[in-house]
Amino acid sequence: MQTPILSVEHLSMKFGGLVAIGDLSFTAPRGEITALIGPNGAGKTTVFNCITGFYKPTEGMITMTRQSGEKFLLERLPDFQITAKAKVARTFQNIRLFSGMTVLENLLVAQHNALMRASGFTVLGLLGLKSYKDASRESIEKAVYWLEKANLIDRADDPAGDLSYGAQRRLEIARAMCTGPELLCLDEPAAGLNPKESLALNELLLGIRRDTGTSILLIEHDMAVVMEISDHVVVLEYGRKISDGTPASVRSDPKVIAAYLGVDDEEVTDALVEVGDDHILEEGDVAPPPALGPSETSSMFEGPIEDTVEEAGSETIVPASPAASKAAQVEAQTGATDPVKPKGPAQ
Ligand SMILES: Nc1ncnc2c1ncn2[C@@H]1O[C@H](COP(=O)(O)OP(=O)(O)OP(=O)(O)O)[C@@H](O)[C@H]1O
Repeated sequence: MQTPILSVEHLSMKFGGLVAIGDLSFTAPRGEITALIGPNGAGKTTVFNCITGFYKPTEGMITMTRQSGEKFLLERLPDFQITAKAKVARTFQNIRLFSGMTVLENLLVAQHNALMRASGFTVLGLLGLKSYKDASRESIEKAVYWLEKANLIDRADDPAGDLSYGAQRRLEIARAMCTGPELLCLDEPAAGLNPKESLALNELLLGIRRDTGTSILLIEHDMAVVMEISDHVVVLEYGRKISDGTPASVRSDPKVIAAYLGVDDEEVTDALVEVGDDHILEEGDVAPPPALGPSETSSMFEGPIEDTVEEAGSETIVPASPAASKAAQVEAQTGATDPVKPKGPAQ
């Protein structure tokens, strides 16, 4: 079996007394698309920030194993080396393009480091070195390749800020790909996209996996995207893993459904649609599954709201959200002993 490209072990991240991530372990298989999902505030972006060096985790180990076999402990690397050496690239929840530059220029800027290396970091190198001229030609070829893949070649000379939202998302991904990553981390790439743009995004991501073998780690709320393109899904709730497996196994996991239903009554329909199981609504209206409800009047959609304040040593841990863990409630009701036992990634 291949070594996973990314291995997160016992990761914890505290902000003062708030535990954003608590003892989280999961792996991202090489060459696959892994989705990290969970309700708002579950800690997904914090995990990304730990992987990409924006935060130094309080505890834990994040190992990136490159195709060559070289290993990098990401929590120990300065963030610029995470891209340059460990070959991890990321996009952000909010689009961060150079909106006044053209679409092509955005892709060339991403390759600035390689170009400067080829110039020997000298003006003479910029003007005369063959290595610079070769690198310059290659960077343009690479940019054109990714513009075609992202279906943006016709817009190459337009300012990036003039593109539609969906096209800007694809440009961000193309820009990240120009850095030659082995692991591409995407923070909510489908946010704000219309169905047509979502489809174009899916095609781009599936094409990246198929044509380059790049592994993708994806935070996404759009379950249509997650279910369509992911090979493996990891579900977080309050900074802890509650499910881990294939899209199909995660989608039918009662703990996941319960976690997504930790919302106000009027949002239940949206949550069910989001988790991709709107037919559960009808089942829930009729009767709760016997295994999940201690009595006929109980429902997995209801239950006492418990506090999530715990004591860790002398520190008071404050809740990340006022609601109790719905997954924990289901666990208690079903008598499960290990709510986070991985079911194993898709083969
Ligand atoms: N820099 C920070 N300082 C303090 N608290 C933080 C910081 N970053 C995140 N948090 C808290 O950590 C928890 C997890 O936040 P995070 O943004 O990782 O969740 P998320 O799952 O990505 O949410 P969303 O889906 O809404 O983007 C939240 O309670 C958040 O307020």
